[in-house]
Amino acid sequence: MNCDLLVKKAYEGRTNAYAPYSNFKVGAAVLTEDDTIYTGCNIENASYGATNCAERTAIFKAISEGHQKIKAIAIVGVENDYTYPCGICRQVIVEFATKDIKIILGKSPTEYIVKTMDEILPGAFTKEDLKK
Ligand SMILES: O=c1ccn([C@H]2C[C@H](O)[C@@H](CO)O2)c(=O)[nH]1
Ligand SMILES: [Zn+2]
Repeated sequence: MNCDLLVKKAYEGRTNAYAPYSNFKVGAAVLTEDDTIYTGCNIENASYGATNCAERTAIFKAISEGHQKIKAIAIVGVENDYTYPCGICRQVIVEFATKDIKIILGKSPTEYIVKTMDEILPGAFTKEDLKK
């Protein structure tokens, strides 16, 4: 898996961020199981609660194009530090994640760290819990 490429794609997504209220621009890129990449950006709204995060924009693009398994997601936000996904996005990521998904947090186009799903959402509630 090419983490560098996915981080670069996340930065590309970030260029389209619509964040006039927070001025906090975020980009994301997901890699589907069949190696297709979808990018996303945050999309804010005058009615603040209608805002969509970059991660969910990218994931929903993948899902709506028929790709339901994601093996990596790169996220880039604030400059020179890591931006972690919010709680809602962590829940959406786990819904469509492969078991060994890589959560890649970039702080520059060449610097990133890689986290596991269990590290960012321990004890996740998933579809398996609904079978109990
Ligand atoms: O991981 C994150 C964190 C925040 N945001 C967006 C939502 C909102 O537009 C702005 C400030 O919270 O950043 C994301 O897109 N992803
Ligand atoms: Zn979010």
